[in-house]
Amino acid sequence: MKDRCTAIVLAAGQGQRMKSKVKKQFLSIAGKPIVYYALQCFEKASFINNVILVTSEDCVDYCQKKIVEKYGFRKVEKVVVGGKERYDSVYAGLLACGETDYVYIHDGIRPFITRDILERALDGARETGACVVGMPSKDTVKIVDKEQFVTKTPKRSRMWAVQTPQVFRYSIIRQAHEKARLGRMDGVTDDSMLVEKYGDCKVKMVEGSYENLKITTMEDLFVAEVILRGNEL
Ligand SMILES: Nc1ccn([C@@H]2O[C@H](COP(=O)(O)OP(=O)(O)OP(=O)(O)O)[C@@H](O)[C@H]2O)c(=O)n1
Ligand SMILES: C[C@](O)(CO)[C@H](O)COP(=O)(O)O
Repeated sequence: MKDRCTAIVLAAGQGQRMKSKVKKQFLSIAGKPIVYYALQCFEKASFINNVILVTSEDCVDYCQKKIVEKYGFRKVEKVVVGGKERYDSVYAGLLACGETDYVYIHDGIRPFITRDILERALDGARETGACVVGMPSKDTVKIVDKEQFVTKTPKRSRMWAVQTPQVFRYSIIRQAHEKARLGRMDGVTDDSMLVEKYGDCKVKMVEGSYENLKITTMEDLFVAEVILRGNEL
């Protein structure tokens, strides 16, 4: 039987670093809200069965009417309320998944995912149970102490900058979140970290793309416009 795959698309953040009036996930690039692009990629991928869109309480109606209905996203099964931190929103998404085999966890503010990336990530998760996408670091990376003095320069060839989607066997990521939630969660910035700590499987790294940027500040928005125009040429 074919595996069931669910995508959790996160759009419950406040976007404080963007400093815009509209929450960044709903700002437009090339006339469409940022979150549209990720949803569209999951919608078009035949191996994705359903999508859970996670947003803040004040944006549920907006997401339902102005995104899901307006653009006809038939795979978006539920729009659910997220939480204060990213990991709370992921957990809300996990609870809403229903029966599924694999779950993609994706930042709704990373619009440039492709079918290839989704496939590579699923293949990786099938191999071990957990897979993240990322790219080798182009910069040399330094570890610094609290006073900002350099303490170490790790070998660059082993440094990868991690992106989303991150794909997991559902039982593995659900259990990792549940175990982590019994303790302190500060400093948890992605889901793989929880599997690294609480899961009993290896996490596979596969290539995402250098275009798969996370729109965090205003400069990223300008870059995103340029990438999108380039892709349309
Ligand atoms: N409580 C939260 C926090 C973040 N996110 C989502 O997680 C992704 C990555 O988060 P980030 O870029 O940090 O977004 P924000 O938290 O919105 O940004 P900021 O930290 O600048 O406020 C985004 O899709 C964001 O909407 C979420 O669903 N719930
Ligand atoms: C999950 C993530 O996108 C991987 O790069 C990133 O860690 C999210 O970080 P943020 O602190 O929520 O911006």
